[in-house]
Amino acid sequence: MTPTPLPATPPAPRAVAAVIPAAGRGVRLGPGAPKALRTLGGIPILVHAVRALIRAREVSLVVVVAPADGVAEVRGLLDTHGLPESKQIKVVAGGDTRQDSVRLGLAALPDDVDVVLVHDAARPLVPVETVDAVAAAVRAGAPAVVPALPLADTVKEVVPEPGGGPEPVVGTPERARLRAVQTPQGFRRDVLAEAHEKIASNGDGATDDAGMVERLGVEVVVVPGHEEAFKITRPLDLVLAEAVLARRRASDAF
Ligand SMILES: Nc1ccn([C@@H]2O[C@H](COP(=O)(O)OP(=O)(O)OP(=O)(O)O)[C@@H](O)[C@H]2O)c(=O)n1
Ligand SMILES: C[C@](O)(CO)[C@H](O)COP(=O)(O)O
Repeated sequence: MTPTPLPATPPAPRAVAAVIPAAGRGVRLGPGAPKALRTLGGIPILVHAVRALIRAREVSLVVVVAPADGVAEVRGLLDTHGLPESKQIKVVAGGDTRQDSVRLGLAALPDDVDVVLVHDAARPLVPVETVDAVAAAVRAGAPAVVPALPLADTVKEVVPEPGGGPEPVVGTPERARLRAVQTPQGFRRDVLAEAHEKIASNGDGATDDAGMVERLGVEVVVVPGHEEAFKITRPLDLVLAEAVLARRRASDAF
């Protein structure tokens, strides 16, 4: 008699974690508390960002990277804002640059995590659909995924003039081929860890995580971003964020 084949062992479930760098000062926003701790609609920007990521069904753990002198304050803040207990939230100390902070967040991930979403605390209004789309693209096999939008402005490449004088234009890249990149950026954990080990440790910075992965020679793909995933960088961004949040709250009230 032919033996009945045993069922194939199902693949181990892969955990998806989010790392939220929130250790920046927010110098471009002007004087005040660290940017992530300032409020938007009466709630700290960081709390909005954490809520946005834990709303994604697949995200089981969020690592918040807090200002090094503000870990206890951030832990307290998150504890008082009634976040769901079904999702684990860790708080670790950040570093001097965004890159350092992301690396410190990665170091806090448990072994079973193999998909990582890195999301700026400074993008508190990212819709859950954008988070889900990035996670789904990584799960579908892409090693690195970034949400991005086409540009409305024409872009010039210049020779920077730090003194503020006129800057000679050296080129006009074809706008249709350019994208403005947002977060969360999603990665296979091993790919992101290698990028941080090999690229960042050489002092070869990049302004986003995907930039480091590109330098490894690994393909990065773009999925549609969202207008409301903009980064709060300057005071006017905060005005826009307040308006977007007020509109959301008004429509939720109906
Ligand atoms: N040492 C740093 C610097 C930045 N960030 C985080 O990286 C994200 C994107 O950075 P950005 O918007 O540039 O924030 P800041 O560095 O705070 O802004 P600024 O350059 O105006 O000081 C933010 O969520 C910020 O908290 C971080 O975790 N650690
Ligand atoms: C990661 C990022 O938000 C993608 O647009 C951006 O590069 C962060 O840049 P910043 O220099 O920290 O503002």
